[in-house]
Amino acid sequence: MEAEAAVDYLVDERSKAQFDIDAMKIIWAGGKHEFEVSDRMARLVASDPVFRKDNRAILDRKELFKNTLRKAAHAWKRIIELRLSEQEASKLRFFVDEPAYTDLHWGMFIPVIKGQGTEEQRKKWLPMAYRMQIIGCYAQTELGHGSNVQGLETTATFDPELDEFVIHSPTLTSSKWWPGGLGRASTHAVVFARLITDGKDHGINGFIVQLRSLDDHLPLPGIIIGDIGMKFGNGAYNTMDNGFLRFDHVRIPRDQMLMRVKQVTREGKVVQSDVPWQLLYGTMVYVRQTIVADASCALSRAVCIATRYSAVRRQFGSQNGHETQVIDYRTQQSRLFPLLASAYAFRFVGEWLKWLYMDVTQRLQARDFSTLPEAHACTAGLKSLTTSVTADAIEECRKLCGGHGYLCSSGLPELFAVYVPACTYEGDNIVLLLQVARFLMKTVSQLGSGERPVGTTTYLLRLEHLLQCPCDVQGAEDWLKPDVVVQLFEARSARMTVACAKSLSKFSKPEDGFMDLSADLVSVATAHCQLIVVSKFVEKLQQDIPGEGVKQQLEALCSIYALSLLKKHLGDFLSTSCITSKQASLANDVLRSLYSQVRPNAIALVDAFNYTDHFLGSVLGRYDGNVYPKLYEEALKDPLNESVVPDGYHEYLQPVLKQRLRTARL
Ligand SMILES: CCCCC/C=C\C/C=C\C/C=C\C/C=C\C/C=C\CCCCC(=O)SCCNC(=O)CCNC(=O)[C@H](O)C(C)(C)COP(=O)(O)OP(=O)(O)OC[C@H]1O[C@@H](n2cnc3c(N)ncnc32)[C@H](O)[C@@H]1OP(=O)(O)O
Ligand SMILES: Cc1cc2nc3c(=O)[nH]c(=O)nc-3n(C[C@H](O)[C@H](O)[C@H](O)COP(=O)(O)OP(=O)(O)OC[C@H]3O[C@@H](n4cnc5c(N)ncnc54)[C@H](O)[C@@H]3O)c2cc1C
Repeated sequence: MEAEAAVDYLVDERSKAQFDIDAMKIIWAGGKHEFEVSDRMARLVASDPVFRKDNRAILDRKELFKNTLRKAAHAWKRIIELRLSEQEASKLRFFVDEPAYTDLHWGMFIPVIKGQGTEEQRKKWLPMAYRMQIIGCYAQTELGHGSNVQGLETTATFDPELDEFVIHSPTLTSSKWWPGGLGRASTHAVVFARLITDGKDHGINGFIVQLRSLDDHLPLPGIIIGDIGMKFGNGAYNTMDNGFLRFDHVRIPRDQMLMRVKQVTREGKVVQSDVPWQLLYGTMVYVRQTIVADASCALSRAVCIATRYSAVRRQFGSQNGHETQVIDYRTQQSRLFPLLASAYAFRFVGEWLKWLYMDVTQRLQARDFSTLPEAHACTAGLKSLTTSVTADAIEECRKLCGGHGYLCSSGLPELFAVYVPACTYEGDNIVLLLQVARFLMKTVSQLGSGERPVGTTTYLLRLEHLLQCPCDVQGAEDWLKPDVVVQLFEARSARMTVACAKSLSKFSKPEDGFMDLSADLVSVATAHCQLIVVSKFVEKLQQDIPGEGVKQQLEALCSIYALSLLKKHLGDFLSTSCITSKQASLANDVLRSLYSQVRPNAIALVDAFNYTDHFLGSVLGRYDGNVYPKLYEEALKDPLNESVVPDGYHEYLQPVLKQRLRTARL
């Protein structure tokens, strides 16, 4: 009875939607074609029993890893059989939804050769990699050095006699440590090492190194390799073989040094090409951009689960003879709807960042390097902002689902365990925000010298105005005006930036100032990145948005995103005198009315993500809302329930119970 009521309940919820959900699905997917590909690949994966994933939390590490190898091989077989395009194949891997060595092969090994190899090197290595005749990983981080790339210790010493490099790990701390796919699967790696010629250190560079035999997968001579061990959570990221790697004077031919940025001649002379040396960090820029796009996927997934469950779950009160749906509590809305809004906001900023990355890549090909610093700052800052918010949001969604959110069958514990390392990998989030702050300080300091800020920092051209402009809000409705909100976020960021720049100027050595003020610099960088997200959401709404009611819903979400940030960071806005306390109070009133506006559309807004139940992997987030019978079913599947009397009863429970009986008799 109760189960059917839940099913009917979501149908009823869906009937309340005030917008064209099919049109919203296309907006979310990024276009009609993208929607069609994504929908087809999601269904393909969901209908294939090999891609089943409901047993991950109970498999031991070896079974788990073998199962991942099996899925990756099956995915590759389907990609070949169905002649899938690159876009389709990448979507298929995405919906398989299991971290695997293939992520690093396609996501970093191939891009690093593409970005840092010469034409000749690309021609030699990429076809093998595309056909998966070799499997590669990205071996940069060492046991003692992660964030500080310039501090890496592994050496690549040129031997002019044999025209070879000798790759060596001189200390324990120089052991490569963390690279995904390295531990068990990879045959090759791009290894970052110090380039040494003629006794001179020329800084770091990438080298293609074969690690394992292509015949029997055994490590090649001089290579010590293994997995670094279990990571956070059951299942979760333990499907990935993050590895360690040590080199004992391993020799590779000279032409396996990636030579787009620097070359070493036959005589051992180092030649710097005319591209900026920072291109050595280019693969990280590329991956940070994909991580921003992925943040909206992980966030929307958690929000979808929490929203559907909040509509099914009832506690206290009375609503047409039932208890109240928890989604109708204002507190639940004020925690959930800003996350829903953030999922959409991150989707759009991710789309924009993809464009920015393509733009900078095209410019680089045409030898225009002018936008590289901004691309670095945007990818670093947005990677940091979106992953931190998403990781916290997944945990908030778990709490929004009450006790059941803590069950593995809710899907949330595994999602959290898989997602949190995103705050660390591809650059620790604080280290990356400090890069943004450095970029902002440099931009402000150059304003007087006639250097014009570009792209996302153009607002700093209006510095004088932004430093003293009052906020244009007179009545509550003014908070719904996009230009008012964008200018407010610009003013906050500009004022915080200038205040920090002034404090920095008091230090005789800038490095000392950066150390002392680093916590403030992180806040400045966060304010700037939030401004980017708000303004890209607003810009998206200026485009043609087809579909009845779609634009109105997105406008409401955009306002919720901006005003909930304002509420969260009220201290910043008040202390910089960007708003008054009266205006803050009006913003709060507006937020409440926006939540009421979103409430009837909430289920449809998460349906627009178009996630299959297979991908969601959550009993609480099921499309049909049939939560309780399925929770019961999942509980019965637990191995502990395989026997009525538990294993160990005779050895450990019965003696204790008998002991108690004897004591009771005394
Ligand atoms: C089982 C359930 C499944 C559920 C799944 C559910 C959901 C999953 C959802 C999503 C999954 C998410 C994503 C998936 C995609 C991919 C992720 C997959 C796997 C993870 C891979 C991770 C791989 C790695 O981590 S690789 C290692 C990364 N390492 C780092 O990032 C190191 C960070 N450090 C640095 O980058 C640098 O050291 C530094 C901090 C920038 C400092 O550099 P340094 O040279 O020392 O110094 P300085 O600061 O002085 O800079 C000099 C100069 O250069 C400019 N600069 C710096 N960096 C760059 C750059 N990249 N590009 C351009 N310019 C750069 C800097 O600004 C300075 O300029 P200036 O002098 O001031 O002008
Ligand atoms: C799941 C996972 C997968 C990974 N995959 C790969 C891979 O495929 N290939 C690869 O090469 N690497 C990989 N890594 C390594 C990853 O890139 C590094 O862990 C990351 O860059 C952070 O470096 P770290 O571990 O040295 O952290 P640390 O720099 O040691 O950070 C420790 C603490 O110090 C703080 N800190 C450090 N520097 C500063 C500073 N200048 N100012 C203020 N605070 C600072 C940080 O904020 C943090 O709180 C992976 C890591 C994980 C967790």
